[in-house]
Formats: sequence, structure tokens, C-alpha cells
Amino acid sequence: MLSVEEALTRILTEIQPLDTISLPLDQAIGSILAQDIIAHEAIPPFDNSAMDGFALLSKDSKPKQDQPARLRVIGSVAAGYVSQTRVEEGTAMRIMTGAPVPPGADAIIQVELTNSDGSQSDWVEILHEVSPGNNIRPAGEDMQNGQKVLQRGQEIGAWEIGILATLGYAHIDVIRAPQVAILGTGDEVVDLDVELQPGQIRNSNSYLLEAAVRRAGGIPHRLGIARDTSENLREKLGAALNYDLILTSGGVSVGDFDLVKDIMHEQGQMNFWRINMKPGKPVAFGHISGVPLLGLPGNPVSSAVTFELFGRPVIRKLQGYTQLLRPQIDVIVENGIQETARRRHYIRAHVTWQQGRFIARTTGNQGSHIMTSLLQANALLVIPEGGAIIKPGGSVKALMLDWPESETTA
Ligand SMILES: Nc1nc2c(c(=O)[nH]1)N[C@H]1C(S)=C(S)[C@@H](COP(=O)(O)OP(=O)(O)OC[C@H]3O[C@@H](n4cnc5c(N)ncnc54)[C@H](O)[C@@H]3O)O[C@H]1N2
Ligand code: MOO
Repeated sequence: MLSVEEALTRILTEIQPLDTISLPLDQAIGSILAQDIIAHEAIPPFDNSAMDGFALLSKDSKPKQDQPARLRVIGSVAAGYVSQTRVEEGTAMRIMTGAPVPPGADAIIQVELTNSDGSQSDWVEILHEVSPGNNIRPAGEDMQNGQKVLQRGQEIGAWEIGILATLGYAHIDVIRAPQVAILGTGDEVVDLDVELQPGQIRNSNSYLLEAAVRRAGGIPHRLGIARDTSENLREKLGAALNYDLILTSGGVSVGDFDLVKDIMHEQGQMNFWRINMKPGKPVAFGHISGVPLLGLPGNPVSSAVTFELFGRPVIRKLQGYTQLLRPQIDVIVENGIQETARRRHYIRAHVTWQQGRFIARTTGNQGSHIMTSLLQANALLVIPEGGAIIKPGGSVKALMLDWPESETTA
């Protein structure tokens, strides 16, 4: 059986980032840039005031015979307007934050350091001496015309959106999000609007996977449920060939109706089957007609955990991300663990930061059918192959499911 690391490497080797599309800026959050971003203008575009106050000649701010300099106020300039009037020696102009510095002035003094007769006053006393450039934000101080500000391959977050908007990029080239087909399998599995008959269960996996795919940045499409016949599975998978990735759940073990692997052999290729892990051993990976297919196990927890470990990195790589894997940290296991499994065990746990340490508490019954073991689980404790006994207060590695991906390879 493959190790988790081998399986990940074999999967990711087969996956390459998708092609580029142009997106309106307001839809680009979370995408990876497919172009370098060059500033085609200086930012700020013009010298402007950092304060509400007065524009003046700095040399006019010197006290005269111990008396504050008194200047004639020749006008006012608000943000959004350009003053044509020149500030000459002995004069000052009222100015607001963000307004262009009027010609002639080489400094701004904030209003709190002046004295005047109010907003209509035609004089102002300068209570502090200022140097040239005081409170002036020069053109190009932030970004210069021609400067490369963002690089191809960078993730677009809210701050990048702000910079792109500042530079006037209304559309940008990004790597497109993958279209992901999700197929449930099994004669026992029915949709949510159907009244359960004896022996039936609801198709929870497809809904969980749909949500998880969306959270990973993919565009999910539930393609229903394939019955346990080769014909029906073939037909349903045939409808999935226009997608970038196919996720199935169920039908990958050794039962009489576990047919996903057969169809992969028949219509494409199976790269591997089975990983030395619990939950999630029977994962199968390959392609049909060139479309990558990740066959996840039917047990709900196995399906959820293997999606996090393998499906999510695939969706990220398709989107052009290079950081694909969640970080692992050392945590203290509050309630201890006794584990004898031969496979590597991923135990659902809730990790919190308490008094300077990360403390993990496992989430109860770890059966791969116990969906409630996923509730509160923000981490998977990694118990090595062969098992381990960890006393209460002992330490173990935890894969942090709610920390941003920071690692590139397995
Ligand atoms: N003889 C063996 N039996 C099993 C083995 C094994 O090694 N030898 N492995 C077990 C393990 S581990 C797992 S995991 C499961 C995986 O089986 P499949 O992936 O083939 O899944 P199914 O048999 O179709 O279903 C398993 C379980 O999950 C429920 N299920 C299926 N689809 C859904 C769905 N869409 N939503 C919710 N629940 C679903 C299904 O009813 C079954 O209870 O195999 C073990 N058996
Ligand atoms: O691998 Mo199965 O997921 O242990 O139940």
C-alpha cells in the first residue's frame, strides 16, 4: 500500500494549473495572478497634503522677533480640486487632506499648529516652524510609473485587490477555477427529497464534498448518484468528461459492487488504489478519458478526510497555488491516545491555544461512519503507522485544518 506522501506525490505529479481567463476585479479574490502587474502611473499621482491645514513656504514658518509668523490666507483647496493660485512669500492657502499641493508651497502645517479666525479667516498664525516637504506626500512615493508591483503566481487577497483598483485594473488575467464533478455511488444512496426506504441512506457525501470543493476555490457540480451497475456508472461518468476533475464517493473497496476502479481501467487508467491510512484506505486515483478522477471512499468521514488530504491540494494546484498542504504542528493531547492500527491514523481533534500551548482534545468515537466526529474538528492528529500510546499530556503532530496552506510538497 502507498504511504500518504507517495500517494500525494503521485496525484500532484499528474495535476497542472489550468488555463488563464480575464476576470473583473471584483471577482478575482482568491485567484492566482497570471500576469505581472505594472504601475502605469505614479501613486500618489500628484504631490498632496497629508493633513488638513495650510500650504505655505516653509521659510515663512519661522517666528519673527519671538512672535509667530502671520500669513495672509489667499484661498482654499479641497481634495478633488487643483489650485491655479500660487502661494507666494507671506501667504498661505487653506488645504484639505488629499488635495494637490498648490504651486509655490513647499510645506503643509496641520491646522492644530496654527491660530486663525476660523474657516473664513483671511490670516493665519504659524505656531510651529516646519521644514520643506513637511506633510507633503510626493507623487510616486508609493508606486512609481513602470514599477512591477505584483507578480504572476501571487494570490489575490483583499490588499492586492486594493492595489489593483488603485492602479485602475478593472480586469485581470488569473488562472481559472476548476470545474469539479461530484458523483455519489450506491444503490442504497438517495437524494434529500426522497423519503428513506428500509436500507437507504441520504447522499450526504455529495453535499459535504460540494461545500468543501467550493471552500477550496473550485466550482462544484453535483451529478447525482450512480447506481451499482457498470452501465449506470459509465453513463454518469460519461457526463463528467467536460470537467477538470471528477470526485466520486463510494464503490472503491472490494465489494461486489465496487465498480469505480473497473471503469477507470476500462476508460482510462488507474494510477493507484489504496493508501496506508485510516480512515480512507481504499482511495483510488487515475483518469477517465484524460480527466483526473479521485475515487474517495463511501464512508462519510473517510470521504471528508481524504478530500482534505488529497482533493483540496488538487483543487489548489489546478488554480495555480504553489502552497498546497496544511501545516503540521506539535500539540499536547489532553485526553491521551491509545492506537494500535497498522495504518497511519488521522484522528479528528479540536485544537485550542491555552496558556502558551496548543492543546488537542479528540472528538470522540473515531469510526469512519461517525459524522459527529467531524464536528469541532479543526485538526487531524497524525498517529504513525503501527500505532502509538500517548499519555494524557503527551505530544503529537497535528495537521491544522483551519490554518492556511503553507507547504508546497508532501
Ligand atoms: N472486505 C472489506 N471491506 C471493506 C474494506 C476492506 O478493506 N475489505 N474497507 C472498508 C473501508 S476502510 C472503507 S472506507 C469502505 C469503503 O468502501 P467504498 O468506498 O467502496 O464505499 P461503499 O462500500 O460504497 O460505502 C461505504 C459506506 O459509505 C456509505 N456511503 C456511500 N456513499 C455515500 C454517500 N454518498 N453519502 C453517505 N454515505 C455513503 C455506504 O452506505 C456505506 O455504509 O469499505 C470498507 N469495507
Ligand atoms: O478507510 Mo475506511 O475509511 O477506514 O473506513
